[in-house]
This record gives sequence, C-alpha cells and structure tokens, in this order.
Amino acid sequence: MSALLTAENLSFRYAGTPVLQDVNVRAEAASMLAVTGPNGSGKSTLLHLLAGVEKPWAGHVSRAPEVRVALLPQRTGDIDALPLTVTECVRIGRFARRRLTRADHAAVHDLMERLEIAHLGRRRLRELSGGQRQRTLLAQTFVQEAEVYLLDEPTAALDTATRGRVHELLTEKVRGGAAVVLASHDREESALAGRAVTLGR
Ligand SMILES: Nc1ncnc2c1ncn2[C@@H]1O[C@H](COP(=O)(O)OP(=O)(O)OP(=O)(O)O)[C@@H](O)[C@H]1O
Repeated sequence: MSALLTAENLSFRYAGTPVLQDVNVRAEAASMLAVTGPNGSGKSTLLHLLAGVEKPWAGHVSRAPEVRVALLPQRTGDIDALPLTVTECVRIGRFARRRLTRADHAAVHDLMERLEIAHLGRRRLRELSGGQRQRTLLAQTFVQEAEVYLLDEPTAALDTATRGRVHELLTEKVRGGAAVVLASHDREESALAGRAVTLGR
C-alpha cells in the first residue's frame, strides 16, 4: 500500500505541557485510519499536525507536494460570524482550488443534496442548527478533491440517518483511492476503519 501522508515520531507540547509523544501515522491510499483515545488525549492536535496547521515539537510529517489534504476541524472558530450562506460556504471547498466551472457547481449541488442542505442554500451560517452547520462543513470538506481527508469527529452532531450518509460518503472516498483519517469517540464509527492509532491520556 502506498502512503499518501506519513508522520514519524511526532511529539507536541502546548506551552511546555506534553500532549503527544512519539506518534506514528501512515495514511495509505484507499484506506481508512481511525484516531481514538479519551477526551484530551490529543486527537485534534494530531489532525492539526497532519494538516500542517500546527508544527510538531519533534518528529516530522511528510507527503508528496501533489497530495492535497482536506481538514474538517472540530472547532471552526468564528466562521459563523462571516456573512456566508450555506451554498457559499460549500463552494469555498472548491473555489480554494480554482475558478468554478459548471462541473464544480454540479459537485457542490450534488453534495448539498446528499447531505440534505440543498433547501438551506440561501441561509446564513449563524441561522443553522448544530447538525445543519456540521452538514454544511462536511459538504465543504467532501467537495474538495483531496487525496487525504482528515476528519475530526465528523458525525458528533448528526442524527442517525445523516451519519449513515456520511459513512457512505467516506466509503466512496476510500473506494476512489483517498486516505481517510477519522478521529472519533464512537466505536462503531472507528470500526469502519481498517486500522487505528490509539492515543493515551
Ligand atoms: N490551544 C491550546 N493551548 C493549550 N492547550 C491546549 C490547546 N488545545 C488543546 N490543548 C490541550 O491539549 C490536550 C489535547 O487536546 P485535543 O483537543 O487535541 O484532544 P482530543 O483528544 O481531540 O480531545 P476531545 O476528545 O475532547 O476532542 C488537552 O489536554 C487540551 O486541554
């Protein structure tokens, strides 16, 4: 199996407090990897390091330059304060890469249909419920044509039917050759992955 992204002997500290110690990750093409561990064990921190949002204190993350990485963070800060509609937010996933074509708009629409947010397209983000907001951010993530998807608790705010849809989308991404790295508390969800990295407290 070819590794699209690898992390070797990663260690990380927040203001001197160790969070991760010697963690190794291989995100392989056409496979799903779960990141598990209790609250505060460093799952989000690990995804941020893999995405390059944080720099490791020791060790390194490597990937080929052509490998595109999409990150769905658990916390998205003040995005709700931006005057964006749902459709605009999903389009950003595509727009970040290039000027949008008709096929791009179709991909945006298809994901919005599949995640049942098409009817919310003109709403502002701050007018959404927690689950509707999560579906919007999932659509924004999945519409990116990435090789590696880093997903932090992607279904925590979702009802059972929508979780099933998200799991179908994950399976499709893997079948299409992507690597999915999924941080989750949910055992059933983690079990979708062939392998797991378990972090201690
Ligand atoms: N910006 C920060 N500054 C200082 N400490 C932080 C910061 N972000 C996280 N931490 C601490 O680092 C540790 C790991 O946090 P992280 O969010 O990575 O854990 P997690 O496994 O994703 O947790 P959860 O399951 O609760 O989402 C925690 O003890 C947390 O308090």
